[in-house]
Amino acid sequence: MGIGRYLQQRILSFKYSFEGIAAFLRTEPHARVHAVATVLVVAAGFYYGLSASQWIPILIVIGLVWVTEMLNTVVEKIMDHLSPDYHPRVKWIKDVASGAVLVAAIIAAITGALIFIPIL
Ligand SMILES: Nc1ncnc2c1ncn2[C@@H]1O[C@H](COP(=O)(O)OP(=O)(O)OP(=O)(O)O)[C@@H](O)[C@H]1O
Repeated sequence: MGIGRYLQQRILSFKYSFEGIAAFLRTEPHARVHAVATVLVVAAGFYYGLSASQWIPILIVIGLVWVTEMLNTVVEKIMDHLSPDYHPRVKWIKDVASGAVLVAAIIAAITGALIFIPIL
């Protein structure tokens, strides 16, 4: 594959990835909740003038919550597509995927509390 064609493919992959983010935001009510929470936390971060060492954990946990929520949504969609009927194995898969979001949310809440409570 020539370099031009390779770059063209990479640009196309980015385009599809952005389409995925847009589809997630457009179709999932959870995504809008995360978007509002992200805007509020980032606004609070600017308002209270967080340092770089405070921003880094905040940005990491924001990313952790977005990534787990997006992958959890993908797992739900895959299972609904492949196995629309009730099945205990589907329950296990969906519950564990949703548990991953909860783990991320708890870590994010603790991180936010450790950084913002002393400032407030
Ligand atoms: N096909 C199925 N077989 C067995 N259990 C299921 C099935 N579909 C859903 N469940 C159960 O219902 C729960 C919620 O699944 P659902 O796909 O409705 O996700 P949701 O309500 O959008 O969840 P979330 O709030 O995590 O996005 C699952 O965690 C699982 O316990």
